[in-house]
Amino acid sequence: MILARAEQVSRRYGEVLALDRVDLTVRSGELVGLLGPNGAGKSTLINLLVGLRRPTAGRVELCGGDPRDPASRRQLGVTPQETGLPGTLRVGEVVDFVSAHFPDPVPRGELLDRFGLADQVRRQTGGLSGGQRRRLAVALAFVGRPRLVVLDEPTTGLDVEARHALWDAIRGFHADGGTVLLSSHYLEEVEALAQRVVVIGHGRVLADDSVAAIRGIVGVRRVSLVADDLPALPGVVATERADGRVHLLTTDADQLVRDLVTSGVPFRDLEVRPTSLEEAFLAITADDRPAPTPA
Ligand SMILES: Nc1ncnc2c1ncn2[C@@H]1O[C@H](COP(=O)(O)OP(=O)(O)OP(=O)(O)O)[C@@H](O)[C@H]1O
Repeated sequence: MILARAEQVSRRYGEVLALDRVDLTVRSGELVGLLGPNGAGKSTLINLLVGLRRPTAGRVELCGGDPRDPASRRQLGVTPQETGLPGTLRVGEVVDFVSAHFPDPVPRGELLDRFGLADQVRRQTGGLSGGQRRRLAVALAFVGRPRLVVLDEPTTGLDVEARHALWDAIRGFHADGGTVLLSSHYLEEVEALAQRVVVIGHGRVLADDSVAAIRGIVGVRRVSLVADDLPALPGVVATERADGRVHLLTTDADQLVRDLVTSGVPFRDLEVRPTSLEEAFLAITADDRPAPTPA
């Protein structure tokens, strides 16, 4: 069953074309990561899917209906990128207030426990740390036992421990049959959580596939070595120098090694390894850079 769908969706803000004929389908039981750099259009797409904004063109569907119809949103839990919590209310009161909107909410203690906030139940939200506030905002998306949870950059501002705790909560929800769409620019987050990755850049879907397939499509390998000066080598998509090593990203590692040897340049400690999703992502979005404006 399809829980969220965008068909040829475009969204314009004045001169800015934030989304350009985007297609996206989220099926029941999936955990989909929406990955893209700043300004790629992730939040815009999420806001259209959850009914906060209307597309300029194209069609969006949520739980089989129009996202702007409250009936379609009944089985939806959302945490937008920016959330405000009433500072004088206690954590427990905020949870109770949101719970009251749902017929069968997750019990307060269970929810707070799941999100590592059990000790904070009597604290006013205004006194929470930024990370605790973010965790509470994310927890609230799960109160009503939704079928679909949409999280816009859920772990921004969290330290490593809090991020991992949140990942566990998201994984737990998914393991129990829940469906998740989450945006992130933390590549490791998408790699750690998602089965499917939709890469967005400049308002367009650049790739939509499994994490492994995305790496495969790009097929970039990392060739790293110790060398002083290297000549320009064909097929290198990016070069970095770190920790006394040179790292070359290439789509043809075999040819690069041959070229290195025939160039006669001295090098040592050669390593060839597959790329991380991050490297694949850089390669995909690098192809998508807008052409420079003529002077
Ligand atoms: N309300 C708005 N008015 C005008 N332009 C907007 C508005 N919202 C977004 N934009 C523009 O649309 C484009 C896409 O923005 P969006 O927030 O969807 O990207 P994003 O991928 O979520 O970015 P980030 O990772 O920085 O949150 C950007 O160029 C942004 O400046």
